[in-house]
Amino acid sequence: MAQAALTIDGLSVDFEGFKAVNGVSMIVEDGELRVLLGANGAGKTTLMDLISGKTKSTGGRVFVHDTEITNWEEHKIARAGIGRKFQIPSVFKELTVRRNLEVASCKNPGVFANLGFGFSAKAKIDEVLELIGLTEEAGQVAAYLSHGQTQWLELGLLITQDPKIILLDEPTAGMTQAETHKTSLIVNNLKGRHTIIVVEHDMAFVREIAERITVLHLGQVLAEGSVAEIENDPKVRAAYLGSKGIT
Ligand SMILES: Nc1ncnc2c1ncn2[C@@H]1O[C@H](COP(=O)(O)OP(=O)(O)OP(=O)(O)O)[C@@H](O)[C@H]1O
Repeated sequence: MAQAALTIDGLSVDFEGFKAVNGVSMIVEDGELRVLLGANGAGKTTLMDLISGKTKSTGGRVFVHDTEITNWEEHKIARAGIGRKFQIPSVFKELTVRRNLEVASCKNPGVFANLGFGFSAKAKIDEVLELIGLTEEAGQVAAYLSHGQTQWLELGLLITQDPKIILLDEPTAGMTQAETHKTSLIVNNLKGRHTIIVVEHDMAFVREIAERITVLHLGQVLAEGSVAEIENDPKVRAAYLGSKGIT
C-alpha cells in the first residue's frame, strides 16, 4: 500500500475569529499529484501557507511521512522536504539556465554528494533540463526567457533541491494556452517521481493533470475524488461558481 507523504489532520487557522481554514483533513500519498480547487476565498492559499509554515495554525496537525511539522519555522519545514513554488520567480536573471540549476543544486549538496561530483552532477542537471523542457535553452541567460520558460526554470530550481513534497501555487497564471499545455506535460512527467500539490483555477489544465482533486469551500473540505466525480458532484456544482458548476 502507498505510504502517506503528507498527512493533514483537522488543520485550522483563526484570523481574529474568522476561520479561513476550518478543520481540514487530507492524506496525500507518496508520488501522488493532488489538485486543490475552490472558489475565490475558499482557503486554498491559506492551506498552502499552513503546510509551508508561512502561517501558523491554531488547531490540527501536519505530518511529512512520520514527522510532525506542525507550526515549525518555515526554513525548518523546507529542510524537512516541503518545497514551494510561488508565482513570482526567484531565478538569477543574469545567469544562464544551466548555471541557475547548478547554483540551486549547491544549496542541497547532499543530493549531489550521493551522486558524486562532476559527471553525475551534470547528468542530474541534464535530467532536470529535460524534465522542464529547457534543454535547448541551457546556455541562454535567464533574463531572455519568456514568462512560461521562467516559470519552468523556477520549477526546475525546486526539483533540483529534491523536495519530498512540491507545492505549486497556480503554476499556469499568466501563461499562454501553449505554455499552459506544455506545463501540463511537465507536471505529468513529474508524476510518480515527486509528491505534488497544485492549487489551480484553470479547469482545462486541471483536466489534463488531475488524478485526485480536493475541493475546499469556506475553509472546509467539500468533496474529494476524480475529475469526473468532482465535476458531477451536485454539492460542488452548487458551491462553485453558483449553479453553473465548474467551467
Ligand atoms: N492574514 C489574514 N487575515 C485575515 N483574513 C485572511 C488572511 N489571509 C486570508 N484571509 C481570508 O481567508 C479567506 C481565504 O483566503 P485564501 O487566500 O486562502 O483563499 P483562496 O482559496 O486561496 O482564494 P483565491 O483563489 O482568491 O486565491 C479569505 O476570505 C481571505 O480574505
